[in-house]
Amino acid sequence: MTTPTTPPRAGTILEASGVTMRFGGLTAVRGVDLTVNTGEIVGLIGPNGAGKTTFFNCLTGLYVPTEGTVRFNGTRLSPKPHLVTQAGIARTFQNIRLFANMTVLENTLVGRHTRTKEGLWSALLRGPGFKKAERTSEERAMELLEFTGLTARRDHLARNLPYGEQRKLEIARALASEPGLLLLDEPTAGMNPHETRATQDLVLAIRDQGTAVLVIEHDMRFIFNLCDRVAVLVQGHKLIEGTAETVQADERVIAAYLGTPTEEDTTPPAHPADPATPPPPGDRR
Ligand SMILES: Nc1ncnc2c1ncn2[C@@H]1O[C@H](COP(=O)(O)OP(=O)(O)OP(=O)(O)O)[C@@H](O)[C@H]1O
Repeated sequence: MTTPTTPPRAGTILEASGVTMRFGGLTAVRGVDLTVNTGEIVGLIGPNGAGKTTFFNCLTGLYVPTEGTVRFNGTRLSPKPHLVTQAGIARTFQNIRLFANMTVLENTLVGRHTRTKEGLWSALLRGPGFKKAERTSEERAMELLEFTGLTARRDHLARNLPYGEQRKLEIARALASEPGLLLLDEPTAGMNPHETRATQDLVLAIRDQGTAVLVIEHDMRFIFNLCDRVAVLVQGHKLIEGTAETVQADERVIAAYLGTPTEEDTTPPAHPADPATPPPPGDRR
């Protein structure tokens, strides 16, 4: 982490400015600005390949953006995942990444490591400082298992949990680092409607406990029920951002998802043969 250079705007916890990510000739994310405020749940939606996960990876230090900056509480983040977690951003992954052969409790404890100060020697010698830290971590982990409804599973191996509970465990592990902002990448993928509703309630409870949430999801009902604001990415750029009502009513969003041309799209370009003419938002060549 570098020293703060800009005081945070009142209420703004995350501020991404002009984030661009290129992979060779492909621009996956183009100059995206996005803020998340304290106490907010913000949705990030867009068709497959729109750049949503790449944008998350830029926020969490997995990728170093080609251009742009990411600030958290006014501090520019170092693009290193462990420093981003330490700063207060935690995430889950589109493809579940648990330690399959560790128990539910052990997986949750792994998430605590950025919040414990005990070093390697203390852990090896199991001194009084280590034992106290271990007790505190275990108490906090148990609270999180209670919070996510996994208490009865504490000693089960992660790989033996049903899919929906594996997703919950990912959230419990992310919360163990005590984040100010939680990034969820498709938290309801593969869930049945009952599990999806439970996840919706869990995300609201996380927000109510003081952690802001930025969530990528393809389930529109989930997004529009839950989010204070929704941003739409199409072909790497932010098409629109607003309340659920504003976004749902926007013809360009409908076109981007359904591939239906809008009036603007049907107007012939000045130079139809010009390869630089951008394709319509719904075009996923
Ligand atoms: N590491 C990488 N190297 C090269 N191209 C990449 C890389 N990661 C992503 N891409 C490309 O960037 C574009 C955006 O991908 P990304 O996974 O961010 O989209 P997405 O909106 O999350 O899609 P989905 O909803 O399907 O998960 C895609 O064209 C993808 O193939």
